[in-house]
Amino acid sequence: MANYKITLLKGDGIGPEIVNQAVKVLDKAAEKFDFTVEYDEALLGGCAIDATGVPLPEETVAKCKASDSVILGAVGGPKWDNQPGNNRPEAGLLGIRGALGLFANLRPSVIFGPLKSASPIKDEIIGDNMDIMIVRELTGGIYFGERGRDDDSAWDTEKYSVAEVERIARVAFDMAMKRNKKLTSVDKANVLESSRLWRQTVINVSKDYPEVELNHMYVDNCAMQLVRNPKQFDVIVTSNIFGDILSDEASMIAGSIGMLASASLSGGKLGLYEPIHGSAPDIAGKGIANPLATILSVAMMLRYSLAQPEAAEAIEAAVAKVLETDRTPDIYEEGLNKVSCEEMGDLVCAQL
Ligand SMILES: NC(=O)C1=CN([C@@H]2O[C@H](COP(=O)(O)OP(=O)(O)OC[C@H]3O[C@@H](n4cnc5c(N)ncnc54)[C@H](O)[C@@H]3O)[C@@H](O)[C@H]2O)C=CC1
Ligand SMILES: CC(C)CC(=O)C(=O)O
Ligand SMILES: [Mg+2]
Repeated sequence: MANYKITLLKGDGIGPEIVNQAVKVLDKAAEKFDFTVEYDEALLGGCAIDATGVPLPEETVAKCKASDSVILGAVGGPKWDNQPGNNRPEAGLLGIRGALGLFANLRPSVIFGPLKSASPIKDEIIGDNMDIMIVRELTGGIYFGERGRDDDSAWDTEKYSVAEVERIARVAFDMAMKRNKKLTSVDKANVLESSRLWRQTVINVSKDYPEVELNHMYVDNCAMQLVRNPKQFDVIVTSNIFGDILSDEASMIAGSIGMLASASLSGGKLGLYEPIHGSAPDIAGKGIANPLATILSVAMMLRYSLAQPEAAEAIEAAVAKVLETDRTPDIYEEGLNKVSCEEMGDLVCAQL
């Protein structure tokens, strides 16, 4: 029987609440699909600063590296907003992504049928099966570039090498080949030199994928097109910062940021799985956070890192079924049952 070692980075704010639900669902899937899971917890973010003085203790990196996969809640919150930039909770998150070489971030924006009416976008614009895969470069660009500050100015640098763009472009083209063979590369090549290198490199890589229809779009237009006509997109490949922003926008088409899962991959088996949202300090501790983005991240982990596709599909099907009747407040609609974070976890387990 397969046994998997999973490191939990619960983090801050709603992180522990949502990860606890995801663990429950993973345990249920293990029972049903005949595998076992061993958990270890490690500190990341504000809770790590409180306990050790730094957002990413070395022990956390070592534990993650020694595991089959990592589940992360979220980090950050007002308590740590006055930390120096390189010691903020978010710096810990960037640090673990860098330390594990997680250069490819997959952020699927999928609408679950019952949620169509929860989306602020009109039904006819969303269509019947909106399914966009955002492939975000995760260990380069402005979040990792040289930064600094002097008396009256501050700077952050957007820098990409050909090799960095090539490897993320290949992930995106491979993904497009498995889907509808359509790839939109999003950049700001009308202004940024780094985007011009990005675009040229994507064009060069496209020669190895003649079956994929490639188009290019400026990021400002893409932000608008996502709302105007999301059906035009299959796979989107873009830089770290643009992917961060566009995926939050895409989440609302799917009904709520509490629904969007992600996989951060390195090319090897080890992956880090987290919701795309943050630590939501405004609702932390109230028991009302939507745990489905984290639960769906577990499904991605089962698919991409643990080779348990049936278990992944079963979790996704269970989520779809529960959404017909039960909703956390962020996706609540009149006439349905309003449930807490914990109840939502229990309902997905029961459905499984
Ligand atoms: N991956 C991570 O750990 C991330 C951490 N952050 C950090 O999180 C903190 C809060 O950042 P915000 O900009 O407020 O973004 P956020 O994503 O935490 O929250 C934005 C809004 O969405 C709501 N929301 C988020 N997740 C939800 C869920 N599961 N269920 C229901 N509602 C949900 C929140 O209540 C809030 O109104 C900051 O410290 C930020 O740096 C932000 C984004 C990603
Ligand atoms: C908090 C940042 C480091 C990242 C972020 O917003 C994200 O990855 O979605
Ligand atoms: Mg973000």
